[in-house]
Amino acid sequence: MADVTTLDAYLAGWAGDDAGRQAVSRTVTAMCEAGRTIAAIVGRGALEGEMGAAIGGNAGGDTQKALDLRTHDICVEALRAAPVARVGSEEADDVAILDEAAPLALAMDPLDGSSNIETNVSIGTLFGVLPNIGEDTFLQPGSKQLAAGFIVYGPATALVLTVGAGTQIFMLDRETGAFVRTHADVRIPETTKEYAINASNQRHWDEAMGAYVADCLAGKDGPREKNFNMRWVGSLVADVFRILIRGGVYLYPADAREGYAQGRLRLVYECNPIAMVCEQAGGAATDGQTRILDLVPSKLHVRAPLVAGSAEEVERIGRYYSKPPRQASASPLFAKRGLFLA
Ligand SMILES: O=P(O)(O)OC[C@H]1O[C@](O)(COP(=O)(O)O)[C@@H](O)[C@@H]1O
Ligand SMILES: [Mg+2]
Ligand SMILES: [Mg+2]
Repeated sequence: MADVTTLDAYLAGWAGDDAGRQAVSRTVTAMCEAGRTIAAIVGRGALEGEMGAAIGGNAGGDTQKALDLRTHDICVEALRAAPVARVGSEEADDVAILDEAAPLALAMDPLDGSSNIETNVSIGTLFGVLPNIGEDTFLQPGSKQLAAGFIVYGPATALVLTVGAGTQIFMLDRETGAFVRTHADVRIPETTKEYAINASNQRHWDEAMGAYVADCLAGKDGPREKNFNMRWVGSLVADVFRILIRGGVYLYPADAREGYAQGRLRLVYECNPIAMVCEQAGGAATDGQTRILDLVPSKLHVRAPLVAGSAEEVERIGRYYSKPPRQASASPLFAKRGLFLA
């Protein structure tokens, strides 16, 4: 391997003598300390006991599993060593105040992909670093993030990170404990033939998403004139990691089910980190029409629809949403619709 840049070296080089950047670096480092601990736990699987046991409910109404709470505690403990004033977590109704005078705040989903815990499928941790501006800290749009990323606990433990200077991928070297950069300045392919969506919700989608997926399914005989592949891991971190490597779009639209009027994912600690990582890799992320990083959260746990990944595909999906639904209907008139949306 030619590139042997460790995470520490990368952050030190980026931060230099800048005190603000050094604070961000220490915060990212703390999350990676937590990630190393969590990777070891996840790597032991069922030997660790029932990590997937349901033990409560969070502010979003989701069932909390044992590992959700354990990872939350591990991350908060690690962040005590960082210049972090407040932590907003999927697994805590209220913001935790660590040191009011500290310059930064951290939004996190300590365990992403909870439904996959006991199935030995990749899961992860998402985080976004924000300036601490007091009580309204987590109501800042994602464009204010100073750094963002996620860790995937998969066959390899991988860190995806952006400090606003491109998107970098590091792998955890289990022998040395160091995160080592393996992919510098990742670029998401602009075009794709692959999408990711939970197709079991199809009957609940809005017309725009229904029409988009229908056009993909029509393959080379439809308006797209090419065959599409579909992949859905069911862990946002794993699906987006694949998209960073080979392109694609991740889709979690709003739908008609109760509680899904704004989709499933949480804006502040799921959509925003993913959006910054994707944009910094040349991709895009919207709620269908509006750039995710421009959305102003109404509260810490607010949800948002997510369309993220290959830039051209995200932009194309935006056209299904911006055209009047009748014209983007799921009628079998592929040729007509294709002319309209191509
Ligand atoms: O079960 P569904 O509806 O397919 O949703 C899966 C999505 O929900 C999530 O699990 C939500 O994250 P949490 O596991 O942190 O709640 C994503 O990782 C995943 O992409
Ligand atoms: Mg999640
Ligand atoms: Mg979670």
